[in-house]
Amino acid sequence: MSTGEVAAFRGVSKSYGRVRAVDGLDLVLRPGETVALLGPNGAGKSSSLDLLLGLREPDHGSVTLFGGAPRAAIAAGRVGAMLQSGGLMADVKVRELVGLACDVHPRGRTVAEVLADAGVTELAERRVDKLSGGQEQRVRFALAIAGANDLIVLDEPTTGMDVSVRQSFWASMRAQADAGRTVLFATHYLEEADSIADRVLVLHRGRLIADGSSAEIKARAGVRRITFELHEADGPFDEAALRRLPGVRGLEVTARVPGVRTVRIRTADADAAVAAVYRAGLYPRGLEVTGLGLEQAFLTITGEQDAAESADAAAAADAAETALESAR
Ligand SMILES: Nc1ncnc2c1ncn2[C@@H]1O[C@H](COP(=O)(O)OP(=O)(O)OP(=O)(O)O)[C@@H](O)[C@H]1O
Repeated sequence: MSTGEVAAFRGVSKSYGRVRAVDGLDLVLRPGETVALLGPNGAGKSSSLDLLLGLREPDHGSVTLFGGAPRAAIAAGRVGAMLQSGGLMADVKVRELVGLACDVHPRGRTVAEVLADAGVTELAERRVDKLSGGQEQRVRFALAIAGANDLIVLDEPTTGMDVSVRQSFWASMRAQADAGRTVLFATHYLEEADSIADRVLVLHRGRLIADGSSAEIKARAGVRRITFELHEADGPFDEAALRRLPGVRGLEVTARVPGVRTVRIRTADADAAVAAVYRAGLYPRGLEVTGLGLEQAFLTITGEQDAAESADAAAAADAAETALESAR
């Protein structure tokens, strides 16, 4: 890897008719990284992976793999992929299908090794068209690791897997990453990104809106939760006063036990909010301040982006209206 880059997108855009699926994407993947690609439906994840694999050409910008054209890297057997689409060959056994993939791969591995690494040894004599959805996914993974690839690309690999299969799948995948391979996977399961990836990318309407470790993305969302109880015995309860505390983005009050209210506050400034709770003369019991999970951080970041874009759209509409007014 003379360039120190596994993959690079430089100013990449891709549209389908009027839909801009990828919009000015700049991104470099480095050797050995395990990278999760997140984004709401239609954010451009699959399109970006297709561009990376040379299955589609960008309208603008360039995509390189190992410093050259994606197709050249694939022909050289440096990339293994597991995509959402495409059926598996029918009327063959798992061992035969995996064997074929190992044979045609320029850097093919042994069938036994691949079956074991993908955790499908016990399925080897089963017919491919008789597998469950989750088993089929594992066979697809076996095909993706049939050669000694430098990069593995997985598009929503755990769709259809139950929880235990999913866990053993990620253990297999982790072993590939530990062997020094770069792994890029798109997922809708944020807990997978949180626990497996060392870098998380968030795409939104074809644009990269966050890029960092899961901890960095959670910190960037900057929102924390304060939880405490207020007991009637300690004084009167004033919900409106709680809502007025500085930095409060959300307030939820539950009263499951008579005389006790559980208060959950979402805030961008936990220190100020906690100080204000005490200053307001309240007596919070069992107060806890916790960070939000990646899922909430993701929702916060994409929600903020939506709000910013609709504010931009509103500003543009206002400007257009003003221009129209002055032209009259
Ligand atoms: N072949 C195509 N023709 C027309 N529009 C397409 C095509 N493929 C994707 N799109 C559109 O491009 C946008 C991005 O789609 P893409 O499949 O890349 O998103 P995604 O993030 O992978 O979504 P999902 O999470 O739903 O799989 C969407 O608006 C989608 O409808």
